[in-house]
Amino acid sequence: QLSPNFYATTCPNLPTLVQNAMRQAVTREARMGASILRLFFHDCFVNGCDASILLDDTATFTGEKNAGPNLNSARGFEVIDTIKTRVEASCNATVSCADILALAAREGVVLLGGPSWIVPLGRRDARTASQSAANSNLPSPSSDLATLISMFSAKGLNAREMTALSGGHTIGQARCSLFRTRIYNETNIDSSFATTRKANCPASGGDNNLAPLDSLTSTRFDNNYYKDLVARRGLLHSDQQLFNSGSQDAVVRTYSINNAAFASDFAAAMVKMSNLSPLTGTNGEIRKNCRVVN
Ligand code: HEM
Repeated sequence: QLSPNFYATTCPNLPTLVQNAMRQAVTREARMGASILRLFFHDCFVNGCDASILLDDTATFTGEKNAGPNLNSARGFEVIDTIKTRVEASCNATVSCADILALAAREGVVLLGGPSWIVPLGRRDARTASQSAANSNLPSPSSDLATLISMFSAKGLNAREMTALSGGHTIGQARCSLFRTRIYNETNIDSSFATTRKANCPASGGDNNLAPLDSLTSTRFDNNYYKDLVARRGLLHSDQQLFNSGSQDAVVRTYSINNAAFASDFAAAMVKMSNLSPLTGTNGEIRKNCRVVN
């Protein structure tokens, strides 16, 4: 059972330490708020929010960093290292990497203008990780709506919560290789948007070229992502699946005209996601270094 006050006496300045470090990181590079939010999502969906994504591979340990959805894609690990170093200096061997990531994800969203929420704390860090679970539990940009709904439902999140959490794509970037099929081969796409994206994502080559997931305000946590979907300007196939004459069209429309509804649903769904099977009590450990088990 997690509690927002878990470190109130053992590490009272924890929220401030995380906030200051995230402010520095996001000031240096706004995208970092997005990258840390995604790290948290990819942590929670793979055997719970247990910092398993932070473990480095070694000769004898295979973790999640090289799983398909993370390889050459997940980023922001150095920021978590920086926060962990400062937290250890202030409250030695007390705060888990999983909790640091949960707090950092919220700060990233808040710093980019998004909603805040109360982060339940008390997670402990895994001693294991699962590359195969990372490959099978994380949705792919080629997923269709039914797959997205069922993958979130497997984590106890309903279709509306899936649609709200997908609003995480109001910030950040994606690589050409992951949206090429969408802009070249799909018909449910605004043609001028496709033309614009093709300029920096050729039919072959340029696989790592980046484009914003939100066409107008990719460093602003707002509801423009949903306006894009209504205009058939979703960047990923999976994004446009949320508005393609299916069950989520009405929710997308609502969020596209009501930023407050999106902000409050997103915050509530983040709290729910952040409660996914945490290690508590004497399970797991408080890692000294987020990249290695003690
Ligand atoms: C619904 C299913 C989802 C799919 C299929 C999906 C897929 C993707 C893909 C393919 C990328 C680009 C990766 C790359 O170019 O290397 C991405 C980026 C991103 N995703 Fe998702 N995602 C989903 C849900 C979410 C959720 C629930 C969140 C957070 C609440 C999230 C947050 C982000 C962020 C912030 C980025 C940009 C990261 C950066 O710029 O570093 N995504 N996602």
